Amino acid sequence: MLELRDVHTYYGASHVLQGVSLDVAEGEVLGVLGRNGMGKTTLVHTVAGLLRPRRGSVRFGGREIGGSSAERIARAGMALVPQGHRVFPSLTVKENLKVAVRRSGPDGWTVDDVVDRFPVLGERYGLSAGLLSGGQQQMLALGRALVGNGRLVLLDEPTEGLDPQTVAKVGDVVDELRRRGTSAILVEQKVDFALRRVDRAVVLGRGQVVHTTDNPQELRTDTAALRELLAVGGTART
Ligand SMILES: Nc1ncnc2c1ncn2[C@@H]1O[C@H](COP(=O)(O)OP(=O)(O)OP(=O)(O)O)[C@@H](O)[C@H]1O
Repeated sequence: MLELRDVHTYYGASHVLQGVSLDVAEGEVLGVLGRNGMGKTTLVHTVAGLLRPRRGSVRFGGREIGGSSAERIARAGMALVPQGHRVFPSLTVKENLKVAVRRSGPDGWTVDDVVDRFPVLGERYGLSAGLLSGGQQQMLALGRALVGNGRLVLLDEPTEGLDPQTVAKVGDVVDELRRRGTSAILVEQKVDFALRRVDRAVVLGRGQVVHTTDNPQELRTDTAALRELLAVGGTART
């Protein structure tokens, strides 16, 4: 579904992704972990076409997309939930959701599914999205990606700034994506939250994959590895 080979991405002269290779199989949820500033968002933006890799290959559904525009990649079926809850502030909640709807087959996410999961969006349905709280905008950004019914959903810290109850709901959404066989990349600072629900995980350190596991449950309880790779203390953060 997604294959990265030796991907290098720069900001000007700053060499951030330094040869990343990874795969996301059909129906798989891959966790991307790593401390602040290690290149997780840069990776997601490179995959989504917001940044152009200077070297290496990004293949999505068998086609090379490294260097394609974000619009083109989105049309090919990739949905991004960007970090920092980006929504259209002057559109209403309803409009934000409706313009994002794509290809809702029998198994697809509908606006009603999103509102059922996040009732506060229903309560604020006619309100400009810019008037929502940060957490509500984050739910809306997630809802927009869901109704886009992409083949691959990129979630860049979807729980950031949310209260524990809403974090749990976001967790349910990730579980549901997995059940529906939608491929996803989950970037998370909440290590335990991520490792509980992904099929595989990679850890980024200074723009490179420094660890890969096919057994996230094992890594969850490996306190020495967590401390070394992620500077997480004895009990992993939830
Ligand atoms: N627009 C930019 N211009 C220059 N350098 C940048 C830019 N965005 C990020 N960086 C740098 O690239 C490196 C990787 O940043 P990135 O945001 O990808 O990390 P991250 O792992 O997602 O961290 P965080 O969890 O803090 O978002 C950091 O050193 C950061 O300072």
